[in-house]
Amino acid sequence: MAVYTHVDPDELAALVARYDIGTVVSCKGIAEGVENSNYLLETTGGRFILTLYEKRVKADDLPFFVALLDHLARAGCAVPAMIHDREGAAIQRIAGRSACVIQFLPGISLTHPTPGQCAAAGGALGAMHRALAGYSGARDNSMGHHHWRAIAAGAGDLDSVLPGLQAEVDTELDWLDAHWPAGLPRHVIHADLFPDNVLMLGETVTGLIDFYFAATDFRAYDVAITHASWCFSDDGKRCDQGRASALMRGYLGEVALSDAEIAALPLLARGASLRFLLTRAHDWIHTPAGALVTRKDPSPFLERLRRYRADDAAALFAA
Ligand SMILES: Nc1ncnc2c1ncn2[C@@H]1O[C@H](COP(=O)(O)OP(=O)(O)OP(=O)(O)O)[C@@H](O)[C@H]1O
Ligand SMILES: N[C@@H](CCO)C(=O)O
Repeated sequence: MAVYTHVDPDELAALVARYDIGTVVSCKGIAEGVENSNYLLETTGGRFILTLYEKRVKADDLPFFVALLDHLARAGCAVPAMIHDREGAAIQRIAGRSACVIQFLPGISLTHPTPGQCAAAGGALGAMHRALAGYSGARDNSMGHHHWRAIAAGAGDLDSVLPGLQAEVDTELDWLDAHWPAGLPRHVIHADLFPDNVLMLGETVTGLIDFYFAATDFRAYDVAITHASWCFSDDGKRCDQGRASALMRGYLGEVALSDAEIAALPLLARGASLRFLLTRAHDWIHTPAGALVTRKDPSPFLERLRRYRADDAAALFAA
C-alpha cells in the first residue's frame, strides 16, 4: 500500500493546469512501493505518474534527482522523464507535500527474472553508468560504507531479529573497514537497482525507476548491489549462476571493469548485503505490527553475505 497522502480533486486540477498535459481524466492510487505516495494520473494528454514525496525523500535532495533523471533521459537511457511545467519547474507542492509529475512508462516490475532479463538489466545498468561517467552531479551516499556503523547502531537490538546477529555484524563491519578499497572509479550510481525497480516487457528494459537512493559511489558497488538483488533464490541461500553470468555479460558488454574492480566485487557484494541487511533489520524492529507497510525479511541478505564471504565467491561474478 503506498498512498499515504490523499489529493483533493480541485488541488489536482490546479496542479495539472500548470502543465501542457491537458486536463485530468482520472487519478488512481498505486498499491506497489513503500516509500512515497504514487498515483497513476490520466489526462487528456496521456498517462503520468504523480509522486508525492513522503518523509524519507528530503525536499533538499529533489533538485538532484530531477537533474539526474533529466540528464539520463537526454542521454537516451530508459528512465522516466520528469515533466516540467510551463515555467520549467518539475518540483511542485500539493497536499502539503513536494510532488512531481513523471512520464509513465510501459512494462512490468519483475519478481523472478530469467537469465535473459538479467542480461538486459546488466546492459541497462552499464548503459546508465556510461551516461554517468562524466556527469558533474554528486550526492553523499547516506546508505554507503561510511554510514553502516551508525545505521547498525541506530537499528536497535539486532539479536531480536536473529540471535547472534549483532556479533556477526560487528565482525563484518571490522573486516569491511579493514579491506574497503579506495580509488575505484566512482560517479553517481542508482544504488538500489532491485528487480522491482526495473520495468520490462519480455526481455526489453522499458524503464529504470526509483532513483531516490542514487548517490556518488563506486560503479562496481552498483554492480554488486544488482548482483545481490537479481541472482539469488528468495531465501538468499543459493546464487543462480545462469542469472549471475548473464547479468555480468550484459554489464560488461557496456562497461569494461578494471581488474581491480573485478577483484573487489565479492567484497563490495558483502558490503551491499550488509547494507540491505541493516536497513531491513532497522525497519523490522521499528515498523509497528499492523502498519500498512509490509516489512521486508532481513535474513535473506545475511545468507547472501555469508555466500559472498566464501572462498570461491569470485566465481559468482564470472561472465
Ligand atoms: N515512471 C513510471 N512508469 C510506470 N510505472 C511506474 C513509474 N514509476 C513508478 N511506477 C509504478 O509505481 C510503483 C511504485 O513506484 P516506486 O517503486 O518508485 O515506489 P516508491 O514507494 O517510491 O519506492 P519503493 O520501491 O522504494 O517502495 C512501481 O512498482 C511501478 O509499478
Ligand atoms: N530495495 C531495498 C529497499 C530500499 O532500500 C530492499 O529491498 O531492502
